[in-house]
Amino acid sequence: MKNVLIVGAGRLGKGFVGETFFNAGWNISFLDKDPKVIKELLKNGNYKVRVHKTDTVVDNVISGYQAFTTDKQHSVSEAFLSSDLLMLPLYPEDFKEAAHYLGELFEQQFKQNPNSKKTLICLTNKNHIIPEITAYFRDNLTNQETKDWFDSHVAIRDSIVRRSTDAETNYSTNLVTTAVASLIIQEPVYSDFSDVQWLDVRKNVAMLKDIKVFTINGPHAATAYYGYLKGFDDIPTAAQEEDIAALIKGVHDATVQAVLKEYPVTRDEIRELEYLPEAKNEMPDTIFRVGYDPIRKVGPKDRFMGVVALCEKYDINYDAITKAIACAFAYTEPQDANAIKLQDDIEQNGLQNTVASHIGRDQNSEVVAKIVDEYNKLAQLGLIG
Ligand SMILES: NC(=O)c1ccc[n+]([C@@H]2O[C@H](COP(=O)([O-])OP(=O)(O)OC[C@H]3O[C@@H](n4cnc5c(N)ncnc54)[C@H](O)[C@@H]3O)[C@@H](O)[C@H]2O)c1
Ligand SMILES: O=P(O)(O)OC[C@@H](O)[C@@H](O)[C@H](O)[C@H](O)CO
Repeated sequence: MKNVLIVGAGRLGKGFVGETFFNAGWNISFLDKDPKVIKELLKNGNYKVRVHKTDTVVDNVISGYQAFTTDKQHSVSEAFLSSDLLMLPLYPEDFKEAAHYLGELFEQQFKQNPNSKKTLICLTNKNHIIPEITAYFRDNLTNQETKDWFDSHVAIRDSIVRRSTDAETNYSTNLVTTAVASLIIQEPVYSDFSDVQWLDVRKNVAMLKDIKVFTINGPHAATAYYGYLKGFDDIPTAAQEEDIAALIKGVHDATVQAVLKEYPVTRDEIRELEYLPEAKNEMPDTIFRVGYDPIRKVGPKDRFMGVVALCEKYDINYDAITKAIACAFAYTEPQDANAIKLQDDIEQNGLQNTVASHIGRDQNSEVVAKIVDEYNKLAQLGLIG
């Protein structure tokens, strides 16, 4: 049997990655830094995933896995050494710590089995971070010989996640997921996972990922932030409301125009990145998960500002995107640490300064003025409390 180690056993780790490898009959090991995640996984020895496919909804029970915390004694060691594939569904800011923890295990692998190879697949929505992630791993290797071995025996690859997976918390053992499109993985890889459904190795993943994050995640985040201000809790319900639907369309249309100008692709070619096939009984994804971490989402090259830069370059109207960004600056979800941090920044430094510093533009730039203006309009409508 083949072995996979899943680093990050939260929503995506359990609901997508674990479920998918379980269906293919692989040996699964989970590693998570949150002891609650591991305790819950081991409590009954199984967890449940409701899978929304295009034509049916299936309830699956996943069992027979191992699960480890990132403990000092590295209990995961044997599972790590026997897995030639590591899947890493982590937030971008978590890779440094994960690389630090795994460094010692790569040293062991080099000493015990220098001919073995490994593929690490990173599952995030942040693009162009593989060189940074690779550097985190190399920095944790003690000498040049191990680094040389690492360079020729370990492939760290990016991927494009085209599914939503939710649960009440990262440690929940009841998850929902949409299985309608594959995970697109950057080639080449050292591991053979051709027997696993939903994994698709391709060229040009950096370009395809920009297109997917801009066209899907931008409108998605706009739904979350405007939906929150209008009092909704879940994405499918918010997306039906007239004003929110108009904003989604505005963000999407500007984004598609910008993408078609910037990249050597046709409208037909981007369709699989721009829309996901509809799942049966659309899953009730939460505004909390989709809006999570507004600081990352309003950042200079992310789903909003990455597109604004292209709109400026090609003289495309981006008013809808500035309205979506204004909603992000008005997002006050108390359970989201970076939403609270944004509110503290606004209180201490004023709106204009805060917007400028987080989107990475000059205080007096046109885009900052537009966002401030949209924010004030939302306030006048009584949407900012
Ligand atoms: N859930 C989705 O639908 C979805 C879709 C597309 C992309 N993503 C991306 O997938 C990544 C994970 O999202 P999620 O929804 O599963 O988040 P999550 O919070 O549910 O799970 C992340 C897990 O990683 C663990 N973790 C953090 N640092 C770790 C470390 N150093 N070592 C081991 N474990 C560590 C956390 O404890 C947590 O359990 C994010 O980058 C997200 O943007 C998620
Ligand atoms: O994961 P994030 O925080 O970057 O973005 C939230 C959602 O937009 C995202 O997870 C989507 O559901 C997913 O990318 C769909 O394919």
